[in-house]
Amino acid sequence: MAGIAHSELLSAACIATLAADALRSEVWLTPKPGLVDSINNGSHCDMDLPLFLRSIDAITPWLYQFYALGQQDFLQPAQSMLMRIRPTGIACEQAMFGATQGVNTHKGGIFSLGLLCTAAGRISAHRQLMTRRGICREVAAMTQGLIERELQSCRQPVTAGERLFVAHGMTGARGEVQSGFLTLRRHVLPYWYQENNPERRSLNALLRLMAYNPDTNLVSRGGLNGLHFVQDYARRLLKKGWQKEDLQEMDRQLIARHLSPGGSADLLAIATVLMAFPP
Ligand SMILES: CC(C)(COP(=O)(O)OP(=O)(O)OC[C@H]1O[C@@H](n2cnc3c(N)ncnc32)[C@H](O)[C@@H]1O)[C@@H](O)C(=O)NCCC(=O)NCCS
Ligand SMILES: Nc1ncnc2c1ncn2[C@@H]1O[C@H](COP(=O)(O)OP(=O)(O)OP(=O)(O)O)[C@@H](O)[C@H]1O
Repeated sequence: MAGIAHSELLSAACIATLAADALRSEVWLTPKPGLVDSINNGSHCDMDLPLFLRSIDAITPWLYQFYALGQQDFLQPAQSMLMRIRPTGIACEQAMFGATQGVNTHKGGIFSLGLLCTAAGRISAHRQLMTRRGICREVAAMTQGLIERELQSCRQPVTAGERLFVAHGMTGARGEVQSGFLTLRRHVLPYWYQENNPERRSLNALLRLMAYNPDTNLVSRGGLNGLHFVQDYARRLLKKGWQKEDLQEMDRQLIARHLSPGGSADLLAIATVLMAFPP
């Protein structure tokens, strides 16, 4: 019994630590067009790197909680899990807002990583092998019907995501989790090892996300034109081959337009965690 408890503790530590590390690598990664990085604050006047690090410190204990909830409730139907973990998600958001004096540094990241850690907890409690496919499938199962429940039946849109669903049919972070991270599985994970250098690998993954992810952050700041500007720009760079100077220039262009691909930054952290597991 003690042995089982110890190994469970180890895997809980493993996935939650991977998730926190992925958030740290994401924010340090430089240059990231429009996003907060180690050189500048991108298109954000209320955030900087130290604020992100404080936010990650506040979020980290909750990542263990998500994993533990997944383990504890592993016999419950997958579809009931989001309702079970949401109070923890909201408490985690509050801890983040407390650490940042009300600035939204990681709302999207908490949502996606919270679900990922919960999925991992369930898989480990079922004594199944932890794979990328298995984690994505479990996240999709836990969020089945989410778009219908929270977006299609939304009468009075309040959040940016709800407004953009009504205006453009965009499903944002909810759509990505309900599809089991389809954008990642289709456009990012298969290309991960195209680059040998770990830093270029992450920057290339971010560029691929900016090229293909229907990021509601971009639309909420710059409309559909803003989204298309970033997608076309990223696709051109991927086609011609890119150097860091190209990303620095893209950063200047996005800052000039007040555009920030925050959803793609969140998905980069998810990709980093997923790639730690076998396919
Ligand atoms: C569902 C959430 C994201 C609501 O936000 P909103 O309605 O504004 O949705 P929206 O889709 O626009 O996304 C919010 C954030 O997600 C990220 N995001 C945007 N687009 C995408 C995308 N295509 N893919 C992934 N993430 C995205 C961005 O960081 C954005 O700021 C979430 O904040 C929420 O419900 N929070 C409560 C806490 C909770 O329930 N957590 C669940 C347990 S972890
Ligand atoms: N390095 C990063 N820089 C900026 N945003 C990031 C970064 N990493 C992740 N994000 C994501 O971007 C989101 C913040 O984007 P944004 O500031 O546009 O949202 P907002 O506060 O809802 O809107 P606004 O600032 O336009 O009022 C966070 O929820 C976070 O998950």
